[in-house]
Amino acid sequence: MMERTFSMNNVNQNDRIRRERNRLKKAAYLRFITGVRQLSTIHRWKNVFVAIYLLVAAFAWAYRGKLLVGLDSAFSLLPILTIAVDWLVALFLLLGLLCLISTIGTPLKAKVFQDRLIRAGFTNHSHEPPLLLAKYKHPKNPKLTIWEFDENETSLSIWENKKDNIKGALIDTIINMKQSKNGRRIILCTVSPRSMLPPLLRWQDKYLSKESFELVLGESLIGRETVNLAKIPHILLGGSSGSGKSILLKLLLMQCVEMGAEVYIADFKGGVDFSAAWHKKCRMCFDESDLLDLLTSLTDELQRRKAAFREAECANIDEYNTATNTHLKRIIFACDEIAEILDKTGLSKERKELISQIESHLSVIARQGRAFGIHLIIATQRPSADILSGQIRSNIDFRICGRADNVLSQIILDSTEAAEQIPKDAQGRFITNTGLIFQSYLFDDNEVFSSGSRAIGG
Ligand SMILES: Nc1ncnc2c1ncn2[C@@H]1O[C@H](COP(=O)(O)OP(=O)(O)OP(=O)(O)O)[C@@H](O)[C@H]1O
Repeated sequence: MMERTFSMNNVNQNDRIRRERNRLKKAAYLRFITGVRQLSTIHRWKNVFVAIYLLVAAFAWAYRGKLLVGLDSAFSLLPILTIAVDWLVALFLLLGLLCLISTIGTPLKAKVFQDRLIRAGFTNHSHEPPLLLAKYKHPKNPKLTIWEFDENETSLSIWENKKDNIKGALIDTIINMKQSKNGRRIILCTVSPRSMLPPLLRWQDKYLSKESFELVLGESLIGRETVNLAKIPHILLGGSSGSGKSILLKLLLMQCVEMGAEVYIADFKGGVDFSAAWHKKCRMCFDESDLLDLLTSLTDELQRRKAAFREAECANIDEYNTATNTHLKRIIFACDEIAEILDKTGLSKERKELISQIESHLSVIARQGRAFGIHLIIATQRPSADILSGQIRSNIDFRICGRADNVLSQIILDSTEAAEQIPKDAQGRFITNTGLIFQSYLFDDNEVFSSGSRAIGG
């Protein structure tokens, strides 16, 4: 029995030694490869070290004969010794170069971060932490740090699920996580929690994007945050009262008008949210039957466009406009509080029926609007899952949430990130469903519309 236990222990021990040896071999190989990458792309200036080394190596090679001084007389008859010394020096210098490149491929404190990852419980099935291959400042934004890890036989989804453990180990906020093209590295972009977004950023006309229907929202730590309606057709905006949704919604709608879209706004608060200037630029809608008529005409338009695009063999509005030399406008339907419209609690049967029809039109636009240039930008602060039907929500790819409680954050983003990451007193601070936090531009519609210098729309 004891003998069996002893031999089992031996097998385990051997297995562990073999695994450790393989791990070290892999680490040495990865360090060398990373060193070469650092020299060729990331940190070209480190070639200075290689240049100095090569100079010293050339000097050592030139004077290698001196190594034999003193031995000359005794071994002068042995030319083989000279050849051996040549080989040894060459080997030594080559090894030195390999070590230098591997050292360049080893980030400072790599071991410290790996130990922290072990303590945070982020290891693979063999309890090994990922190897930190490179750590450097983002070339365009020094506030950001890029970390490159080997994928460590761990899929990107597991990295994403363990984001909090990793964040704790790196003591940085993770902004972005992706896999390298060859799939062998996981690349994280992080920012120090000390780097702060400013609490107030004012909108300036020069921020208006030159790219068609690219709407500007604000600034994140990695730059200007935008969404292109040609690629991501609908937007869902959430946040508790006073979080800054209405101002952000107006900022987006102002840009849509500016870019020549037809904008329709459902405002069931009696026109108080949108001043008279908006009424001139956009088609307003103040009650349910008016809204049903409007949405019916929009879905009819969608069907008309569908038939026309099919006939012209065009896949989307941009292709159609180019191919037929027409100028079909993009259409935006916006609503500041969708729950005001879709909440059926306590309503009569007829009104419930009316709301169901409104909802079904919104679903059609959410599902099919993309290609035909008909978009939804809707906002809500009401944390109730049954108000926004799954059909509408699941077809809205771009979702942003300001400060919110867990329930609202979950409804908008499918996670509690807004509740956790947006401070309770923040205004105009939002997080996207991809986890990016940004400060929206503060936009004063009174100023914009009253200024004669700027004519919104046509
Ligand atoms: N981007 C911003 N930067 C700084 N402050 C902002 C920003 N957006 C809004 N605020 C401030 O927050 C206040 C509330 O904004 P807003 O009316 O848009 O909130 P809301 O979420 O729509 O609230 P409600 O749903 O109650 O209307 C504004 O009066 C403004 O002072």
